[in-house]
Amino acid sequence: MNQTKEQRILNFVLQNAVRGDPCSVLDAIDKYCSEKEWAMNVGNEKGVILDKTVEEVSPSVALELGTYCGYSGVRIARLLKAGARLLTVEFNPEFAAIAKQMFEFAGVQDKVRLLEGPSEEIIPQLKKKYEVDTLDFVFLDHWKDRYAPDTILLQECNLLRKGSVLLADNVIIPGTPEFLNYVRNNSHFQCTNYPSHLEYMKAADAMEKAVFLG
Ligand SMILES: C[C@H](C[C@H]1O[C@@H](n2cnc3c(N)ncnc32)[C@H](O)[C@@H]1O)NC(=O)c1cc(-c2ccc(F)cc2)cc(O)c1O
Ligand SMILES: [Mg+2]
Repeated sequence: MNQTKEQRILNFVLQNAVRGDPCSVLDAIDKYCSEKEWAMNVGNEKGVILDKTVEEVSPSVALELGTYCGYSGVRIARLLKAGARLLTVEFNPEFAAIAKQMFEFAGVQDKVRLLEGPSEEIIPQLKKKYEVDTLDFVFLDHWKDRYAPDTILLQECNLLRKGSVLLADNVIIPGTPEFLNYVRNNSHFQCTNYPSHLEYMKAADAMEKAVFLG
């Protein structure tokens, strides 16, 4: 049975990166996806914006929506302080299986917990089932029309606190107009836009940071 693109990406990492070295895993994925097959990882240019935001927030509890192959999960986990954890949500079982292996190879598996299922089901379970009090950082990178409803759901579930930071990928391409309208016209959020480019391409993209003001 021929391999999927995601399996080819994982195999390239297993053969070209260094076990236990998250940066070599990121470099291998970026090399494969810029030279061989495009894939929807946040990539190295927007990845630096993600890094800076994670370092600024220094989260104890971080949530990622849309794990895919685990690239941004590795990117976030490698920067987490001792004892901090990343919960990452993915509803496609094939992608979840790839991401789990990616986390293990990178050596970040003790900091990352992959929750399989749709975000709309997982978010309401975070407090009771996953022992979350509030979230310090949320990276939104899942279906683009889920960003707004899930931001509302996070508030309804009392998962945001004064200062919680949301960072959204793809606010230009594929685009998240409903989310941008929601957070930019909401007095409970302080927004900042970070222009960049679509991963591995010249097309313009951007990330949006939305700080919850309580
Ligand atoms: C949505 C995907 C990322 C992953 O999210 C999981 N997912 C979804 N909805 C849910 C949920 N509700 N709960 C849990 N997981 C969930 C899925 O299975 C994918 O693995 N990301 C994208 O589609 C994406 C697309 C592009 C892109 C840009 C230009 C083009 F010409 C074509 C594509 C760029 C990007 O940077 C992306 O991030
Ligand atoms: Mg994305």
